[in-house]
Amino acid sequence: MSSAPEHILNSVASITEQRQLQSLATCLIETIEQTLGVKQVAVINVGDLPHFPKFLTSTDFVLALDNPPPCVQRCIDTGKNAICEQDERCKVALPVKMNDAVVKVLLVYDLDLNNANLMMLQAFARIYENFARVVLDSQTDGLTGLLNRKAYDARLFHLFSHIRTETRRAPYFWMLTFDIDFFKKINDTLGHLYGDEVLLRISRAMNDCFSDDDALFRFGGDEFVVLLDNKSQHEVECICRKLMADVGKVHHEKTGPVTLSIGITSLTLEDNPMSVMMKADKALYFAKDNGRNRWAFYHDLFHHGDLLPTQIDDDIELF
Ligand SMILES: Nc1nc2c(ncn2[C@@H]2O[C@H](COP(=O)(O)OP(=O)(O)OP(=O)(O)O)[C@@H](O)[C@H]2O)c(=O)[nH]1
Repeated sequence: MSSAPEHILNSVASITEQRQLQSLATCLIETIEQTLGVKQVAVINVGDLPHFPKFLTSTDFVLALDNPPPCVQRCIDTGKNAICEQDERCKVALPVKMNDAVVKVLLVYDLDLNNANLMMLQAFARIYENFARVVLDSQTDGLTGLLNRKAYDARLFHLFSHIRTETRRAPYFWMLTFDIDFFKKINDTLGHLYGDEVLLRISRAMNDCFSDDDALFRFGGDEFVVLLDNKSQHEVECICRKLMADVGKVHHEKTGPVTLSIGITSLTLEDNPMSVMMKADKALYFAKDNGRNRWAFYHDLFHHGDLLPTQIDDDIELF
């Protein structure tokens, strides 16, 4: 533990080096541990905050989220620091806000309750709050609030860097890529503002259909990508059916219901970021060429002889 000014400055610098929300929260926890000499730190999401890790703690710190200390709820209710005192050591909960709402609580156990420590903690919480907003803005699409292409590149790069261990746990088992059918006609007939509204409604349907563990991207234009957490093919089909039904509720008499074409591929150990996208795209084009308003699984098409194998040179520099 050290509170020397140069150590504190280095800690702040390391927080601002982070470009991912997950590593940013991890860095905040490590900084607090090292600077204040505590071992039990948690960053807890309040409500359904998309894109942020739901819950992160110090290594070996087990916190029962269904029974948090009372200071957490007090902090959420008041939007201010809340302290549970135990002798001269304490638990303290600090709010992290966005647009004036508490979106996270920083919880620190066993802190020496003195002004300097509290001020330091508060400063770290503010630095995290400010920088999380910058990272979030850089990763999300302004219209839909989904993750953007830049975040997709980073997520896929990270995923394939850890593919051997990750695939065993199958955190992202499927990639779905989908595209609105005849979106140009919607724009041309009803105007770009209506087109934007359609994109927004699709992003809402996506948020309803997919789980918090899935990563939802607007890839660009009217194309969306989802990295889907471990699911069976049947479950993926059920999700696609629901998504298409929800999107179909966006209906205009001049253009009819909005429909999607969806290409789906599973992620395997043999894949790389380019091959997986090409497989999903091939399945998407197949769905487009065969009537639209449908989904297609790459491996089904391949096994039925509808598609030739996708060959990608592993040496290609991708991102
Ligand atoms: N309203 C709106 N339109 C956009 C945006 N980005 C791209 N587009 C439009 O999306 C349309 C994309 O059309 P395409 O996907 O090429 O073709 P399509 O009409 O959807 O036909 P298929 O994909 O073959 O079914 C173009 O008209 C673009 O101008 C956006 O942010 N807002």
